[in-house]
Amino acid sequence: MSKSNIESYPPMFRPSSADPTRQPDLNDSESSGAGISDLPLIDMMCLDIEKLDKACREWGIFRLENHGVPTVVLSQLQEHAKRIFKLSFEAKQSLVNSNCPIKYFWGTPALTSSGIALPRATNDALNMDWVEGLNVPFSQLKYDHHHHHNLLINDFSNGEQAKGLHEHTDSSILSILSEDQVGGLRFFKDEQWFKVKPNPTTLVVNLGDMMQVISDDEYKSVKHKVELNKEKERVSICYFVFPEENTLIHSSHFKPFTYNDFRAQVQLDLKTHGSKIGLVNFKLQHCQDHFA
Ligand SMILES: O=C(O)CCC(=O)C(=O)O
Ligand SMILES: [Fe+2]
Repeated sequence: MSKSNIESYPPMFRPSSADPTRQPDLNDSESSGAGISDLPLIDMMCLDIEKLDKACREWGIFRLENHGVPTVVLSQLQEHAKRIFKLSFEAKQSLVNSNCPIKYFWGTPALTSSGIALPRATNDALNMDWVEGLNVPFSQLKYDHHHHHNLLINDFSNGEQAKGLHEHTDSSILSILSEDQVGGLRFFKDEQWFKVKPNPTTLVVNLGDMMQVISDDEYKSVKHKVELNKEKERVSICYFVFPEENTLIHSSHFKPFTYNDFRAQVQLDLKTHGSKIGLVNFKLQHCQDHFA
């Protein structure tokens, strides 16, 4: 699948030229050098708590099967998302006006407290996250003010200079991902990058920073990134679960802080360093060696 109309790309992500004689490139999954590793498989219909605990301690990422979301619903979501991203850039921008809690972003999925994506400290295409998307902050939609959770619908452009999503950890408690067949998700374990094999019928769960804090560093907020396929556009749909914004989070390894404090610090990191520093900002002095 590829977006045929150049107007659908945000200006920064527009392919330089559409050369019909160009030979297909090796895609990133062949050229990146990352090994393939099957994720721990967790069966929701027949939950093995020990296996789940081990996956959270040693991997910070696992695959869910028998999760109860019909495959047809997942593929319809993907199709709807693809149809929206094919619209022109201007049409996508005007889809969501300033009163609408759903936001269209491109360049970085990091969010402000009102759910608007933040610009990075750079306007340099090479340092951009090459992703555009829609952010649906459920907590700001009328029917649910109690939980803090977001749906992010990401579209990764294909194209010769296409980059992807920089390595990062999620700020969430956990994140649940549905992806199409294209692939590109990588995670870091035992000092190496590994590829996640795409499987549109299962969901990938990764633990975020807040899970690492509330588990006193027992569970891992896994480092991950997205490498792009130069031939095929990719859509992923991520559901993020966050703590309540003003509740104080206690841990024996971190200073007490609220999720609002954490998010404000991430925004400052992005502005001043161009990338998130994250948990190390909150670590108590005597526990700093966890980050060594
Ligand atoms: O698209 C993916 O596979 C992951 C996206 C992601 O890491 C994010 O939105 O935080
Ligand atoms: Fe992520």
